[in-house]
Amino acid sequence: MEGLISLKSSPRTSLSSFPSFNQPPNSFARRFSMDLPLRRSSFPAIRAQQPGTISPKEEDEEDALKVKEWEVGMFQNEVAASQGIRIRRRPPTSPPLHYVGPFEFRLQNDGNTPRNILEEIVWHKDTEVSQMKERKPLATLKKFIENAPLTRDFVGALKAAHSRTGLPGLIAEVKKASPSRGILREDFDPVEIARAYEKGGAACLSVLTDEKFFKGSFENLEAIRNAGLQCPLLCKEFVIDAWQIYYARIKGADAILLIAAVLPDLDIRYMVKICKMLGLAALVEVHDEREMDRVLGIDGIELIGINNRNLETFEVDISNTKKLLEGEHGQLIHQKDIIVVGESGLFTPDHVGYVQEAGVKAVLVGESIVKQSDPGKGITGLFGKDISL
Ligand SMILES: O=P(O)(O)OC[C@@H](O)[C@@H](O)c1c[nH]c2ccccc12
Repeated sequence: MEGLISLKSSPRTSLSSFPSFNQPPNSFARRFSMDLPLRRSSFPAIRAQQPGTISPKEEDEEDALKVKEWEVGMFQNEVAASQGIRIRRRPPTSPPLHYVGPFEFRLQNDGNTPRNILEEIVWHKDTEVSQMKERKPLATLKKFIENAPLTRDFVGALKAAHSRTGLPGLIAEVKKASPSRGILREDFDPVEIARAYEKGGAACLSVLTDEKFFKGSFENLEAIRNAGLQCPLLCKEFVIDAWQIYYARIKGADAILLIAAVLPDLDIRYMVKICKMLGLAALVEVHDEREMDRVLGIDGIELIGINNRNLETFEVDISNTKKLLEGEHGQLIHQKDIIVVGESGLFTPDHVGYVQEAGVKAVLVGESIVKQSDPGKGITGLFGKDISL
C-alpha cells in the first residue's frame, strides 16, 4: 500500500477511503508509485524500441481508461456505502463470468467474490445489461417508444381495487422460481397464470423478467401484454441502469421496481424522473428503516414497497411491514399520500389482515398463489373470500 502514497495528493481521492476490494489497476500503481520495482517494460521509451509491442500512446490511453474505470467503480461504491448500501457494484477486477478453471483456484473473499445472493444478482446483471445495451442501444429503444401504446395506470388500479373491496389491492406475481425456493411451478404457462390472476380479482400483475435467478423473461412480459388483459403490469427486474427502464417500457411494462438496497439516492431520483417521462409507475422497494428514511427524502415517489424478505439472507418476517410503518414514517407516508405495498411471505387471510392493519393499501404476492393448481382460486384462499366480484 505504501507504494500508493502519492495518491493522497489527488484532489478527488483519499487513500484511507479506498475500499479494500477495489484495488487500482497495476498501471495506476505503476504510474504513481515511487516504491514499486520498476520493470524494464514499464518504460515506454525503452519498450517502444522493441518491435511488435504496442505504442506508448496506445498504452497510455489504455492505462487512462483502466484508471477511469477503476475510479468510477470506486466512487460509485463509496457513495453507496455512505448511504448504508451494502451491495457493491461489480468491481472491475471481479472474476470472469466464463469458465477459467477449477473454482478452488480462484481467490475467495478478497473482495472479488459476491458476498451474498443480491450482490451476485447485481454483478451478473451488470454484465447482462452491458451486453444487451450493445445489441439495442438507447437511441434505438427511444425510437420504438415514440410509437408504443400508452401505459396503464398502475397506482390508479391499486386504489380502485382497494376502494372496491375494502381490502389491499393485489399485485399478483407471475413467478416460476426463486433462488430461495427453487422451482415453484413446473407446468408454468405465464399467460395462463396471468389470465387466472385477472379472473380471480388481481388489480395488477407482476412479471419477473430476470432469467438466471428467477427463470423469468422479457418474452413472458411481452406475451402477457399481448394477451389482451386489462391489469397493469409491473416489470420485476433488478434495475441498475436507466436503459433497463426504457427496455421494460417497450416490452409492455406499466410500472417498474427500483430496489433501494441496490440504488443510491441520486439513481433513484433520476430513475423516478425517467419513469414519469415514460408514463411508468415506480415501485420503490425498501427493507429496513434506513432505506425507508432515504426513500421518504426523495420527492415524487407515489409507491413504496416494503419487502418482508431480506434479499441478502432470504429471511422472511412479515412484522417488518408493521415495523417500518410505525411512528414518523407512517405519518410522513400518510402526509405524502404514498401507497404502501406489503411484499413477500403472505400466505393466509390473517397475513393479509395483519399488513392491512399495519397500513398497507396493496400487497404483492407470488409463491402462495402461483403454486395453486388454479392460481385464481389461490387468490380466494389468500383473502378468505372471492375478491373478483
Ligand atoms: O413469493 P412471495 O414470497 O409472495 O414474494 C413475492 C414478491 O414480493 C417477491 O418475489 C419479491 C419482492 N421483491 C423482490 C425483488 C426481486 C425479486 C423478487 C422480489
